[in-house]
Amino acid sequence: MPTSSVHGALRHRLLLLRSVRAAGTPVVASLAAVRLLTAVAPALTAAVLGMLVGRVDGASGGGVFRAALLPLALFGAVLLLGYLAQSATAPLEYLLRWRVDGAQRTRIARLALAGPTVGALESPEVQTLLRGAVGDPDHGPDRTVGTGALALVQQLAQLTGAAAACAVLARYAWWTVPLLLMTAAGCGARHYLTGRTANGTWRFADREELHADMWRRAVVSPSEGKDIRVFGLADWLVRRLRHHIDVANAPLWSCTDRMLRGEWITLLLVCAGLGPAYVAVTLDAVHGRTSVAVQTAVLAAGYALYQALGSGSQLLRISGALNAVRCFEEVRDLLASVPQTGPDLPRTAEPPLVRFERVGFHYPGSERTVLDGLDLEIRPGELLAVVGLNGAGKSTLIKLLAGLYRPSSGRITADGVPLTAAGSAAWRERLTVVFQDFVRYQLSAAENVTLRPVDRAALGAAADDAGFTPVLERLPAGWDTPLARARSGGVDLSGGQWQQLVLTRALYAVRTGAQLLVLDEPTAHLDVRTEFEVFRRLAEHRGRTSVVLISHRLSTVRQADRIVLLDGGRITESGTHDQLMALGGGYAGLFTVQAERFAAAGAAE
Ligand SMILES: Nc1ncnc2c1ncn2[C@@H]1O[C@H](COP(=O)(O)OP(=O)(O)OP(=O)(O)O)[C@@H](O)[C@H]1O
Repeated sequence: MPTSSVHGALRHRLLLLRSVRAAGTPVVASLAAVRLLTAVAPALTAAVLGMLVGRVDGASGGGVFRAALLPLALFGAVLLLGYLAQSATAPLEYLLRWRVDGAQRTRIARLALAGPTVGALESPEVQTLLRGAVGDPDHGPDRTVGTGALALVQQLAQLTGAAAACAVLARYAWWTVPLLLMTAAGCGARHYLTGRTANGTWRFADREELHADMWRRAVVSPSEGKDIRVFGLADWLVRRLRHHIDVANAPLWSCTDRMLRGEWITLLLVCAGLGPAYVAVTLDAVHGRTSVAVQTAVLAAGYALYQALGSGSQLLRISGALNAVRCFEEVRDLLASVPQTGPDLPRTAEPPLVRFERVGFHYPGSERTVLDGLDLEIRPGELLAVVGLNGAGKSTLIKLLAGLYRPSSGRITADGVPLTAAGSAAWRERLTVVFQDFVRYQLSAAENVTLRPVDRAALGAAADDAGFTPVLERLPAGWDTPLARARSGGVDLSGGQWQQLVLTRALYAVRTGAQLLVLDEPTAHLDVRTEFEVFRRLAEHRGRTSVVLISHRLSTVRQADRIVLLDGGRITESGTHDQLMALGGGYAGLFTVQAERFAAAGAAE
């Protein structure tokens, strides 16, 4: 192994060891103590039994009871302590694993959310590493940091137990120690290696299980359930599900089969180690060269040593957790290369003047140029509409404006300050965006609007502005109604009602200080009357707030102060509706097609 990877492996072990601190000293110390007690219990039992047999052997008549009293009391104490230790082990282990895993998840969440942009998160490599860092697969062996930290503590206790067993064996004959150590460690190594092979097989099975999982969820989901029933997919789906499960299970079965067939090696190692030691101590006892007490102690200690070292399961868990530690380090390095925020953007009373200056952009990992030398101005207080065909790059433009991606070339400035140099938190306080694919949180209606502590007055006013109040009045618990059928007392909103709620979210942000409102297809689900009403209210309540509106409904767009057409990655037309119609270019063509369609539909009715 090269020096750097040895260094890396050692560092990961050290990091895993340090992760134990998250469980807190009382939990770690108590668990170490109970685990230690459990580990040395067999050796202690062996010693006490040896003492009992030795004392009883040499005594006669009433002396037997007196001779047995102390070892029996000690035996009782060992049993009691062992019982207490066993009862305390499971809750302490759970607590340790839960706390260490919780700390790791918090670290991952902070890491994933630290960067101002989302580009890096879209990389498949980053997603794989993030999953690896959590180490908590839906299927297969647990590889979390908490499991590894727990295994470390358990291993430490087992090694202490093994040392105690070695001490018992060494008192009888020194050669039994290396013999049993080597063969027990051999068993442990074998189990570790076969376990690693099984883990690799699980990884393959994971992929198939992911497919199976997708179908498993689909069969019980009401949304996919609609398609399955309407298109008669039930039989096909069950066959597919069965296929993925069979494909996932086949290598697991053959791996288990191979493992079981190879168990004769373990048996051989056990016989090779315990056989000579047990035969020797029994012969010595028979010929009076050693006492029955020593014989009993050696038999029990030998068995205890195999128990401590022979399974290899702790090593396996530690190696799984080290993988999670390694993934975390790698993803941290990858995400660290994303440029961080700079000094704050000076806040002004007026909405900012935003300029796209020869902005070029392609998505990370994609060769396709989406924006190509785009120039655009968003003037303070104007209602600017951006139109273009599907895939023209309108949503991409919004994501760049929100600072979620950096331009590949050119720059975007707000009041002359490049967004890349500005603090993204400060910039986002001045801006609010309704994305086309907005998130429907399984939270209350109020939390869905504010996503932070609630200003009730602004909340009510924003709901009025967005026309959401009539929907709100029908919710069983008003603002506190959970917006998810799966939650108790929860309800599902229709697509249009969700859109009204998200508009309320945007208008709430405007009321609490946002100066630039960006709406990406905000009314696609609204009926024509509601849409008209929403825009009337928006025009009425936006005050000096600048609005950027993306919409395919050109009847809505025509109300804008200025309309720009995005085509081929650039702004190709700019002006009012009347100016663009007079120009007779791309916008006029789109508008005419839509107007004719509406006219035809109207005539048909
Ligand atoms: N995360 C992404 N990674 C790679 N390519 C993307 C990503 N998001 C969008 N694209 C691509 O960028 C191009 C522009 O997409 P964008 O969503 O900006 O178009 P749009 O004008 O908003 O389209 P629509 O009117 O259909 O919503 C498309 O070719 C799309 O496939």
